[in-house]
Amino acid sequence: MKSEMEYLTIALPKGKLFGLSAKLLEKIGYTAEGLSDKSRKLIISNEEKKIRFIVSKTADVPTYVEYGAADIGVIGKDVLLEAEKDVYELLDMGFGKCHLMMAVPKAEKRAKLMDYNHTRVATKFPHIAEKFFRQQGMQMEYIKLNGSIELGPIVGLSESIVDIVETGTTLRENDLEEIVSIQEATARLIANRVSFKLKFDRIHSLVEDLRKVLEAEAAQ
Ligand SMILES: Nc1ncnc2c1ncn2[C@@H]1O[C@H](COP(=O)(O)OP(=O)(O)OP(=O)(O)O)[C@@H](O)[C@H]1O
Ligand SMILES: O=P(O)(O)OC[C@H]1O[C@H](OP(=O)(O)OP(=O)(O)O)[C@H](O)[C@@H]1O
Repeated sequence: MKSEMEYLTIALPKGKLFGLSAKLLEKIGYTAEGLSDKSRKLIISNEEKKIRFIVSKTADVPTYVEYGAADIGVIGKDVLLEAEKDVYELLDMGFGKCHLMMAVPKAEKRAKLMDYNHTRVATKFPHIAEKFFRQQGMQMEYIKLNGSIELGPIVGLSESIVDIVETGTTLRENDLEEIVSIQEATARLIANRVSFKLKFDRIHSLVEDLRKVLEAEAAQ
């Protein structure tokens, strides 16, 4: 389905960011009956307001937006950077705060970052990791995992991980220690480049309305 001119199509990620995204959008009147990450309906429309929601796998949101299947979308900065898609980033939505970092087993911690040069790093974010280590003058072997990244060093698959930390519980419970922070992340509103021009008024007022809500919440 191509995004039609009269509709604004919004891609929302399933998972951790879904509820907060839907809640924030609802505050500016962007909602639709039946919008839920539990629903198996993948496109939910609000015919009156000419809004369509696509509920997709987190990592696919930048793809839908880049190709214009969605005009705008919500995605974590971490996934956005990793995806390297040609989209506009319009707004830091503030929620979904976490950071990407490198962690290693506490018991085998080496003295300096450089001591990990030419070792294996398990990660869901090989592009971000590669860019970071290159900036440090390091060459690493990247092992792509899709979840439970912390298992990597525990089972001898890698010497380190590059992954997201929010509370630090997963690191603690697996005897890992952060040795360097790589990137802060929050949820971002992104837009297709063509949609942003063709539907400028609508997208611009949506961004301004969201900005006002976020500012009012921050002032409380
Ligand atoms: N503790 C956390 N763990 C993971 N992501 C977090 C955390 N806190 C905030 N986030 C943000 O939430 C986004 C979505 O996380 P989520 O775990 O739902 O996605 P995912 O694991 O990529 O999806 P899937 O489960 O479909 O593979 C992340 O990209 C990140 O920006
Ligand atoms: O610092 P914490 O609060 O413990 O959160 C960090 C953990 O949460 C994420 O995993 P997720 O829950 O997305 O599961 P996954 O391992 O299957 O990706 C991330 O990959 C860490 O493992």
